[in-house]
Amino acid sequence: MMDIDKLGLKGGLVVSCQALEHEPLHSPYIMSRMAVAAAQGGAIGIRANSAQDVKEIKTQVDLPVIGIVKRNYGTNPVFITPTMREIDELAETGAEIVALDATLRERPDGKTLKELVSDIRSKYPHLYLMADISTREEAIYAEQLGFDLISSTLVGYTEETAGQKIYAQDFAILKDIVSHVKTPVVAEGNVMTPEMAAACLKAGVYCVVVGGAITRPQQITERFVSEISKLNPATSGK
Ligand SMILES: CC(=O)N[C@H](C=O)[C@@H](O)[C@H](O)[C@H](O)COP(=O)(O)O
Repeated sequence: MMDIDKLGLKGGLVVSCQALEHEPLHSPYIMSRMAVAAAQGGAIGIRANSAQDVKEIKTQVDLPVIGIVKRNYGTNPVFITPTMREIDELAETGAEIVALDATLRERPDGKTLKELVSDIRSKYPHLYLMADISTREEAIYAEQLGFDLISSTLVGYTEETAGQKIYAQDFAILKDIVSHVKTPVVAEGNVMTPEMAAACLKAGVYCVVVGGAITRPQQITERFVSEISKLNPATSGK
């Protein structure tokens, strides 16, 4: 019997170890070392992009992995695990959970989210499914479709939610989603500090995913530079 609690993610920190092709740390080896560092620091799970990265990470850490494949299809805005092709790639990696775009937008292959979920359930019954959503409406629909986890990953990253942050107004968006679904909700996206991660859990989420604030040194450097260059703009190397 599938039971998401068995993965031991409840109440803990999942570290997202991702670097896209244009980023300086793009490399399965480097992402696997990031995952080792996260595990040593006490993370209870890893989120990673691409079959290569997930496979490498799985050889280095003994933690549950949330796998995604980011892929762009023309001008279609759905880019997180958009079709069965990406699911097929992830199914062979050992990732316990696969996350996919669960917005109500049209998908690149014309399939509905409902069709995709039903196809995945019949082809890969062992996979847990995480819905990357941006609104309360999408969260409710994801629950109807039977997703195992619902994540705020896309809040602020869709046309409808542009500019929104999960931490705004004392985490109002997260609290609203949590109060409308019974499925475990994951806080993900723009969690910048340990205090914010703790506040997400207090808002009632199941676990927290932190990416850039831990694994994207260029973003971390930018925040330091931005603060100190307020004192003297000439101190920025950019
Ligand atoms: C919108 C999108 O593409 N999110 C991606 C989803 O996997 C990643 O780029 C994020 O790093 C991840 O969601 C964690 O968020 P943050 O790095 O803000 O802690």
